[in-house]
Amino acid sequence: MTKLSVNINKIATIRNARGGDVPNVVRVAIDCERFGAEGITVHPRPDERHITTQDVYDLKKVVQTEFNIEGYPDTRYMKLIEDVRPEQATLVPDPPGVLTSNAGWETKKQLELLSDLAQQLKQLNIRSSVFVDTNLENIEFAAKAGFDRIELYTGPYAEQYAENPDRAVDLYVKAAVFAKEVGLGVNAGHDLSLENLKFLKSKIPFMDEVSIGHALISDALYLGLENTIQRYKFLLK
Ligand SMILES: CC(=O)[C@@H](O)[C@H](O)COP(=O)(O)O
Ligand SMILES: NCC(=O)COP(=O)(O)O
Repeated sequence: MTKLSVNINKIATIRNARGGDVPNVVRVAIDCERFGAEGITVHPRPDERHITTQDVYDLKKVVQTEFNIEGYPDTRYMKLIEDVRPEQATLVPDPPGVLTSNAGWETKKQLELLSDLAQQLKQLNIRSSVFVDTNLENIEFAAKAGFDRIELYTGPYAEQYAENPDRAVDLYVKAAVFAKEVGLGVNAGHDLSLENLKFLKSKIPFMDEVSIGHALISDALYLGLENTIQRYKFLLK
């Protein structure tokens, strides 16, 4: 079964736009779970453009499903992970000023760093996930580094989907099958949507988790949050 983890970064974007506490990030997380979300994902970036460090501590108190914290594994992030002990930590190679996540790790080049981080997470009994593209060598070295899962960066899939779904998904299927062969779990995320999710799921039915935020929160503006979460979950059946 593929779990839906709702990324609530954009709820914090709206909140920060006015400097108050509306919408309330904690309340939305509780409601997302009530509406059927099987996880809550946040990406507390260093500039706190949306999710703040304090949000993460506040969310830890209320999240009842799986808490997935994404981020670049600097000292700040790793301390947050150690303090909060989420169910999953997803390491992303984002430089501080990037607009959004737009690449996976070069896991062979970063093997020493990533191996140490995977070991730290294992010692904390936190499931480790590493954000990668579909290059099989990156997946091979994610396994060698000792990660529990990969998260396939699905931005390129989403970009190519409308023009040619089969071509868009081909490398992802190969990558997911290889990941399973080398003992890794398979998560996926970035720019997944109501338009492209069902096809991805049909081609990679064994995905453990998809984390979806930008499109889902945007859809909720028209469809409502509960209805939207139910629609995404229906596509994962
Ligand atoms: C890692 C990834 O692809 C997304 O989870 C990321 O959290 C998106 O970040 P923004 O919401 O800041 O665009
Ligand atoms: N890991 C992907 C994620 O959490 C959400 O990405 P997006 O749906 O906001 O692009």
